[in-house]
Amino acid sequence: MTMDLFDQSPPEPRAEPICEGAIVLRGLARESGAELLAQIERVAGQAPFRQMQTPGGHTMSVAMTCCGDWGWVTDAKGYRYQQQDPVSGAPWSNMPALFRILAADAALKAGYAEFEPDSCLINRYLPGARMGLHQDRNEKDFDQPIVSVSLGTPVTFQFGGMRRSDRPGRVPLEHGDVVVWGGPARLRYHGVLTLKAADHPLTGACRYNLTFRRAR
Ligand SMILES: O=C(O)CCC(=O)C(=O)O
Ligand SMILES: [Fe+2]
Repeated sequence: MTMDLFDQSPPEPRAEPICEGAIVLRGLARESGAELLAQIERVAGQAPFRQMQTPGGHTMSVAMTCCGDWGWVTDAKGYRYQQQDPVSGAPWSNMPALFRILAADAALKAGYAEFEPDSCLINRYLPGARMGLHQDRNEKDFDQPIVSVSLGTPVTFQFGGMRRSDRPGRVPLEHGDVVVWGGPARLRYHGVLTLKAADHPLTGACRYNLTFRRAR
């Protein structure tokens, strides 16, 4: 009999189903956290984080930037994807290979093969920031899943039903956790509760979230 006492390979991340079509892959991005954060800094060097306006005229508490072919933006004219940063007029920077590989790997582990995101929205939350319940529905093809990577301080993710009024479940998310939803869960309402003050060795008081999508 052989024992695995000396096996140094990292354990498989725990997979926790939320509902049919949605799953949390605990710690899947933990090992690459520092490199992901370095890439976020590079992207933000070209397209700085900004707090955008909702169509209703409110300033979002979350600051955002994007990379990939298509960036998600919002202003008085509405929510949409576009190929240029509205602040600079320049194209968004390329999606780092590490981002693409992580997103495809997470999707595959969740049962969605051949996910090739063309958009990465990078959300930055400071204490007090939140994201209300919403559906991700500005994409062309709802057969493509969403991959959502949490970095930095912990937060409570809300995952609800097909109607805004459906009472959402609460999923605590930590640095390196990845949530994937698609199929029957693709249009479920979701959001995050107000970020609490905390200190993370890699991000200080910040939480970052990478949302990978196939926009077109
Ligand atoms: O920050 C999160 O975990 C969720 C972000 C989100 O739902 C979005 O960007 O559409
Ligand atoms: Fe979302």
